Amino acid sequence: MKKIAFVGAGAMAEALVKGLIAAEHLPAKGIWLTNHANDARLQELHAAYGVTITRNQTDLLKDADVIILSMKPKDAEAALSSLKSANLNSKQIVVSILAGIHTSFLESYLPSNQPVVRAMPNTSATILEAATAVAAGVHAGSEDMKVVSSLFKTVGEAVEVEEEAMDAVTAISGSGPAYLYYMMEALEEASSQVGLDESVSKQLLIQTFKGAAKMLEQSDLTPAQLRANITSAGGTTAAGISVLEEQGVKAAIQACVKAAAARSKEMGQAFSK
Ligand SMILES: NC(=O)C1=CN([C@@H]2O[C@H](COP(=O)(O)OP(=O)(O)OC[C@H]3O[C@@H](n4cnc5c(N)ncnc54)[C@H](O)[C@@H]3O)[C@@H](O)[C@H]2O)C=CC1
Ligand SMILES: O=C(O)[C@@H]1CCC=N1
Repeated sequence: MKKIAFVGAGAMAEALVKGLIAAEHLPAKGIWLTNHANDARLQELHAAYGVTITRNQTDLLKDADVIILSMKPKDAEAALSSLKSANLNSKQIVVSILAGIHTSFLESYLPSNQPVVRAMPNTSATILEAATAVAAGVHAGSEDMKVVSSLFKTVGEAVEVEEEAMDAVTAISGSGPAYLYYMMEALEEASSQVGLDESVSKQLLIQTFKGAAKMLEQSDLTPAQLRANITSAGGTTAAGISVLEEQGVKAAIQACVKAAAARSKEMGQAFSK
């Protein structure tokens, strides 16, 4: 891979750029970025990472092996309309990380036979710990999928799914870090309410999250079994969990994921042809 072009230079593009550079997937100069009328942002990314920045779409796209659409969904139509006249060749893979938007919608703006791949990474790409799912459009072959999977594997784990799973993926791992940060926020506030020093609670909480994720990864036990192992009858965990049960926290988490998946689906319907 010699050149990756990002159309949209926001938070998620930066997370991927950081990861790709840290993983030495390609030289920083081979990563090209443009965005929408924000020169200061492009300059900032150039200064921080040594990436190539441009406002010229022809330069951006010329010889790019992979083109990553990384603008907000609301800006997709304008970006796609301008790509329409770009003379892409059928070896260039167009990857979209946009929530909700289907490959069929993207394909409708691109030359016939253009390989299109939908990907849903998350912000942990910044530290090479992203969880990404990738789904093929109709013209993306197995070689294209290998190229895109290997790109996302440089910034964490990547799995290939059918496109119909993407709303669920978006709700679980795309938005997922935000739910966990929400829980961390609540635990931090609760720590101070029970009298723990902020720096001590931060250290303990980070290791508690890391340890729990590794336990799930490395043991054969389910989350429910791991939880049961901590919960002594009449003990502290039982006292805490009974409050979560009374307050319907599990149902609230399930409703949260369903709402995110429904929103992804709705966004897809808003952008359909
Ligand atoms: N933030 C996250 O955790 C995740 C976001 N995504 C998806 O990534 C996409 C980007 O999200 P963020 O980086 O958070 O947004 P952002 O708002 O930080 O960045 C979007 C960038 O796109 C640029 N832009 C808009 N229209 C453009 C155009 N026509 N041509 C070139 N650049 C254009 C804007 O100037 C801005 O710099 C969204 O579609 C979102 O669904 C996917 C996974 C996780
Ligand atoms: O909130 C969003 O729409 C994006 C998609 C996944 C994470 N952030």
